[in-house]
Amino acid sequence: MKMALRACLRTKPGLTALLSQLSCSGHAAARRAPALVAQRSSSSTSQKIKVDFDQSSGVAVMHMQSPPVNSLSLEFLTDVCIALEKLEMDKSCRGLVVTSSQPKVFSAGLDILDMYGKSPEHCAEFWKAVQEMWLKFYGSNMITIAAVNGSSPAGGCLLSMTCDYRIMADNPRYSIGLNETKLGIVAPFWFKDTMVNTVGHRATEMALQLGLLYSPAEALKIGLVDQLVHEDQVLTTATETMTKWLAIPGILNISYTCHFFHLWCCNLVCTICSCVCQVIAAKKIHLSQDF
Ligand SMILES: CCCCCCCCC/C=C/C(=O)SCCNC(=O)CCNC(=O)[C@H](O)C(C)(C)COP(=O)(O)OP(=O)(O)OC[C@H]1O[C@@H](n2cnc3c(N)ncnc32)[C@H](O)[C@@H]1OP(=O)(O)O
Repeated sequence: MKMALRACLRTKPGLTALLSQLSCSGHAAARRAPALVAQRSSSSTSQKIKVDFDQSSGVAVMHMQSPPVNSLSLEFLTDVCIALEKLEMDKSCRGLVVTSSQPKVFSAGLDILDMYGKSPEHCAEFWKAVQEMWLKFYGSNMITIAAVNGSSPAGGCLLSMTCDYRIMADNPRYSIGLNETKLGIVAPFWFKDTMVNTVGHRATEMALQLGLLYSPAEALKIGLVDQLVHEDQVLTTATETMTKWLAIPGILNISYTCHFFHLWCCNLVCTICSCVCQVIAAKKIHLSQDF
């Protein structure tokens, strides 16, 4: 699925336009212009994001450092998008590992304080930034690996699922999943679709209906994460795994892209049909109440 989005963004102008309506690509760039990373090994830091880029391996490590729990606020999301844009523009950067500098938490998901009691304008900008982060990760040309070194509920789980591969710390105190239902929130369809693409329909249905948070062992069992390692080895394993992924010629990625692109299109059409049906059903209910 991620590769399908990559293909759209690379090769299908029509769909790029469609997706750009979901995203706000201008929003991050408007605040700060991206710059190329030029040194052999470099480190760039915003207040909430630190990126170490090793040009010899072509791999960057993005450390999320927004205390206490890397919650995805508008400011944080903007910093993430800017960092991603910079790396994406540097063609020597082929792989990205995302991890957390906070103890025990990968990301607590969307910043609840940034969603509550704010102006409609702020909410719109916030929501666009969430979509932009999703699109940028899912559509990235880089191989992306999530080094999940702590709990990762809701939007944190979404972030990890947009990556090509997930390695989680094998600590039973940590959990991961889309728990929105438990908070009285319906996860948006693209959260759901991302999970379906990761663990399949039935597991997603169970997860979303019950708002399940999984232990690392359970997450591995359903395929929500790909590998468990000791807490101290999450980042080193991610870097080693990246070497394997980068050994595959890029052209094969593009070939798989075509298969997944077809699936993604079918899915999009189904979603549109489903929305139309819901509107018709809602109108029918409304009409029947009038009589
Ligand atoms: C506009 C359009 C709308 C559109 C709305 C549609 C949205 C649909 C999709 C929603 C997606 C989401 O991600 S909704 C977000 C869901 N997130 C969650 O449910 C995570 C809740 N948090 C946790 O479970 C835990 O905090 C966890 C991450 C495991 C860490 O546990 P710890 O014991 O280590 O730490 P805690 O003591 O709990 O938390 C430390 C501090 O961090 C704060 N904190 C924790 N999670 C936070 C969060 N998500 N946002 C802000 N702050 C958070 C706590 O309040 C504490 O603050 P102090 O007391 O001040 O120290």
